[in-house]
Amino acid sequence: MNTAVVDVEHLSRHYRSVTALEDITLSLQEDKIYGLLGRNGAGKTTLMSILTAQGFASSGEVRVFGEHPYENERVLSRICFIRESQKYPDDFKPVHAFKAAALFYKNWDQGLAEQLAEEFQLPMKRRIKKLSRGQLSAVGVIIGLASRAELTFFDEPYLGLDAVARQLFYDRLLADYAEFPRTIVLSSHLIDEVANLLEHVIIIDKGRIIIDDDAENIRGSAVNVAGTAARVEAFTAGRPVLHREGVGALVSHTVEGTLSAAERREAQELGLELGPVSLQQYVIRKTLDAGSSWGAEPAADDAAGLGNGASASKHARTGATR
Ligand SMILES: Nc1ncnc2c1ncn2[C@@H]1O[C@H](COP(=O)(O)OP(=O)(O)OP(=O)(O)O)[C@@H](O)[C@H]1O
Repeated sequence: MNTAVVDVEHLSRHYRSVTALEDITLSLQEDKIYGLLGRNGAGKTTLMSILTAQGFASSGEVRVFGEHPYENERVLSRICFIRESQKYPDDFKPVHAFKAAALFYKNWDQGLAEQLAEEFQLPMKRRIKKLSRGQLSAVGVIIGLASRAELTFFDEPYLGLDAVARQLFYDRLLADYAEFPRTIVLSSHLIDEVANLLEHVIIIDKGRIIIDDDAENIRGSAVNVAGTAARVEAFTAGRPVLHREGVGALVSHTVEGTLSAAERREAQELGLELGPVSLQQYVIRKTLDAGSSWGAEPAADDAAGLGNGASASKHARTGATR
């Protein structure tokens, strides 16, 4: 039986006229990797900020390790929140940031931090404010991993990291998690890249949770049906179609739900092709607004049509406090 590390009930957060979170109820279990996914402005950072006591709820209940997190050292010392906007003192070098983390986190592994610094080719003695964007992200990623906090949040930790460095992050995260299980929440727009890491997926849309399920269940919860228009239409009639697209006489429908063996045979006899729906496609389909610019398939490394610029400016606005 799993133990809840986080329990949230009817949480809402309003900023004047903006509703950033609306009636969120969820729990995060011990020793699981969660994906917190959603479009720009969905409310992901707001939620993580409240769980880590860096932001306030307008209403609702938040418990972390069974207690209120606000100004609660017992709780906060067990949490690590890595976000892009992390601010460091002006004269800080990575070596200083790691020393500070070592003092704060009781499970800190200096050996791992040094190994990762080498692997990410991080200049340890250069001032953090002079680091490149990717190197700055590496500082956060290293602190997030080496802290081995029981509850670790990574809010889009990869900005500026190249593909090799991102893969290194995913590999080291999985390896370290296998050895030292803990609760990890990863917010990312690069959904296909992180899909294999995730055990459980929470999708937020316009401040509300629309999916909270094991990744395994989500993987099998929709199917792409492709073929000639008339046959696809006939086959998917009466089923929930999440998305339709077509090129000439050929069309493809994304249908929610699973198909029975008989339905699969029927599709085959009709000459239809059945294909899996990736987690990224699924998230896009579920959160796609009518008329939204998400209609087109996003570029591979900008998965959810994210604007890093928009995200960065938002982070600059909310600021970091730890
Ligand atoms: N300090 C603030 N004042 C006013 N509105 C805010 C503030 N912080 C966030 N918001 C708004 O709350 C909503 C949720 O923002 P949040 O940063 O949580 O989204 P997000 O899911 O993390 O987005 P992204 O993927 O772009 O990082 C957005 O509409 C945002 O504009």
